[in-house]
Amino acid sequence: MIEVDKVTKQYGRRQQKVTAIRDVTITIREHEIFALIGESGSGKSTLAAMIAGLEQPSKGKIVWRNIQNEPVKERIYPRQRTQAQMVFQNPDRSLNPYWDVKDIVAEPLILKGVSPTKAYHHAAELLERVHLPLSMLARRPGQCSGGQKQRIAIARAIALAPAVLIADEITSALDPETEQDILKLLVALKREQSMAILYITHRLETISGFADRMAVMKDGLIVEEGQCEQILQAPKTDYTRALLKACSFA
Ligand SMILES: Nc1ncnc2c1ncn2[C@@H]1O[C@H](COP(=O)(O)OP(=O)(O)OP(=O)(O)O)[C@@H](O)[C@H]1O
Repeated sequence: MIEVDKVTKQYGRRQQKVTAIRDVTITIREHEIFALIGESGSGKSTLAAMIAGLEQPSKGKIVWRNIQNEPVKERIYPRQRTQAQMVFQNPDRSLNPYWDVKDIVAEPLILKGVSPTKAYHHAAELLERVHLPLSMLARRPGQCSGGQKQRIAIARAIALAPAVLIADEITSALDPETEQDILKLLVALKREQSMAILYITHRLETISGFADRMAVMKDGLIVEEGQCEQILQAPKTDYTRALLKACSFA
């Protein structure tokens, strides 16, 4: 569905040039959970931003269902901005603290031209889909727990039925039990919404039994890619072995 083809991303100019992604080629298939693993600074978020159309590759291309990634500036609603939705580690930075949950979840629908009545009705359905009580619609983010805020961010992200949900370290700040609940929710949503999920994490222990396929990144390069369980059981590179060794389950 999404083909990242020999993509390089550089930031800055001349002496200050940083190469965040080097010649990366991966494919994300329809309806799969694809985990992107790697330590801090390995380039995971940069790759995600390019897939979402928020950044453009310096070299190479990203092809969406055979349609090439278009520069964001050229359209008000570029294809990737609705087909790919992102959820980040810190929901406090993406949820407006002065808005009720119903306005937060309904906003993408209203911006797309859905009438407020229909949008609020759909917001209630979305809240049910992420297993939150309807009483939460009238709350503000500050009155919700960290796990509830991530569910609200997920509800808003799936409002426009994206083809891919990009989850960037979304469980890193949660306790292990809440983290497991969110992972179960993502598996259910993948099925119900027929969408792919790009799940970014530096914590390998979260992906066993959850992700279908995975890629391991180091210094902007993909060092290993394949079926998740296969890599976890028989990693081919020293780097992946070291990541596994550092995990609690290894
Ligand atoms: N806007 C930017 N300008 C300059 N350099 C950047 C920019 N964004 C990222 N980088 C650099 O690109 C490299 C990859 O960063 P990126 O955020 O993609 O890594 P990451 O694997 O997502 O890390 P983390 O897990 O800490 O978020 C890093 O060296 C980072 O400093």
